[in-house]
Amino acid sequence: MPDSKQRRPHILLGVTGSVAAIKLPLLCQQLGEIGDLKVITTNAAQHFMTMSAPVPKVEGMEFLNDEDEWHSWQRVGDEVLHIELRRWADIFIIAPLSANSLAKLANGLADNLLTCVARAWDHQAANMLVAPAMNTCMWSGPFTAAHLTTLYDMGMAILPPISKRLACGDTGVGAMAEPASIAEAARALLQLKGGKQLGQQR
Ligand SMILES: CC(C)(CO)[C@@H](O)C(=O)NCCC(=O)N/C=C\S
Repeated sequence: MPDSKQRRPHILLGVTGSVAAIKLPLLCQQLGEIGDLKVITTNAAQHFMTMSAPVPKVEGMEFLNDEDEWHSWQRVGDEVLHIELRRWADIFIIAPLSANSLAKLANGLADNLLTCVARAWDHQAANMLVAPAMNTCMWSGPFTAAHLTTLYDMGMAILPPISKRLACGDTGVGAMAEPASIAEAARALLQLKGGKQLGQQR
């Protein structure tokens, strides 16, 4: 008998400052079909929000940024947003993951809401997925392999970029994986993890 308390999966989506952030509307639509969505945008990502189509109003979707962290915490005893988000999420997807945020994650920086959630993440749960997106010259540079190896060794799933015409006119590997592929990977991660009844408090 399915657990009457079963709920939709809780998907936490981090968006960083790659031009691929313009794909957010489609990504939100695809992930919104799978579960409830909370979207964390970095300040750099917000720059690209203005040039993308409006994000569809999807049931159970909420947008958060660094301001929300500071507004929600005034004194000791108040909730700490990045810890609440870590508790809420069943999976954590970062798409696109920019070269800069990749470097931050690989080195444990925690200088904004998104990296604070990542820094507090329980990697034993193996429920974190990143989709890097950057210029092909950045992708083939020496830092990328070193940083990705660090994330992989921590247990993160990595959805590699694809070869496409890039924002600067180059064609090559660096374009974010298609939103449909990211949604498919999210479903797979939830299935892997979802064996246990969702809705149990961790
Ligand atoms: C921008 C988009 C979504 C168009 O299809 C695709 O090229 C992409 O994911 N690019 C990300 C990498 C990139 O372009 N970086 C910036 C300078 S090259």
